[in-house]
Amino acid sequence: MQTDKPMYGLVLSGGQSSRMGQDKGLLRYHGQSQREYLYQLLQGTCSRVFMSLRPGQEAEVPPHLNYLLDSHELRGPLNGILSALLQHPQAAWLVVACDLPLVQELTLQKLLQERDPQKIATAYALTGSDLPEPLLAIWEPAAYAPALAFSQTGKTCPRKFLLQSDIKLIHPAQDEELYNANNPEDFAYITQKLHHGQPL
Ligand SMILES: Nc1nc2c(ncn2[C@@H]2O[C@H](COP(=O)(O)OP(=O)(O)OP(=O)(O)O)[C@@H](O)[C@H]2O)c(=O)[nH]1
Repeated sequence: MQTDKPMYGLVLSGGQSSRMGQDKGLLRYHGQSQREYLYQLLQGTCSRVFMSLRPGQEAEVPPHLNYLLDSHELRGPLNGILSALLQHPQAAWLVVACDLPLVQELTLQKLLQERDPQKIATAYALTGSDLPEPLLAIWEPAAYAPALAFSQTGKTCPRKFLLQSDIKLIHPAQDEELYNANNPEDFAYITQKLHHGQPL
């Protein structure tokens, strides 16, 4: 659905990557760092794209790439999303986490095509599940105030926020695109599948 709001893209890459043991945004699944790969993917559908980083990470970003720094007093991906909504309140945000290595451009386009801008968010969920994936979702400007209020009660889980909100859920062409790579075993598994062209 078309609206007058610009669609910006956000690559969430400000996490600690403690389970992976190295920065998940810098892992290379597709011949370049995953955060740059997703940045380019989002450029196909969004008028502007930003990496979402925690303060201190910006020194490593090539100068031609945009980034936004976390500006709220909380840890976790909701900080990156709130910071984007605050810093560019006129835009809707197509958010993708850097640890989703199998996301395809068609899947991003489906999100845009099936978007309902009257809802707070349009999010993917696994087939047969009503659990939204908040980190592969469009977040509308109207999400900012209730998400901030949610965070001010001490809660940080973006899925819990979406579960209590009026959202639209859609399903990916392949559930595997929601595969979340959090640890070295996940990385090895995905890398092997990608390099051998095997179905997951
Ligand atoms: N901007 C920003 N992004 C974050 C933050 N925390 C997590 N993310 C991103 O959100 C996505 C999901 O992160 P998680 O797996 O929940 O957390 P993580 O800190 O990256 O990893 P662990 O330390 O292993 O839990 C990833 O793309 C992270 O880069 C944060 O505080 N700020």
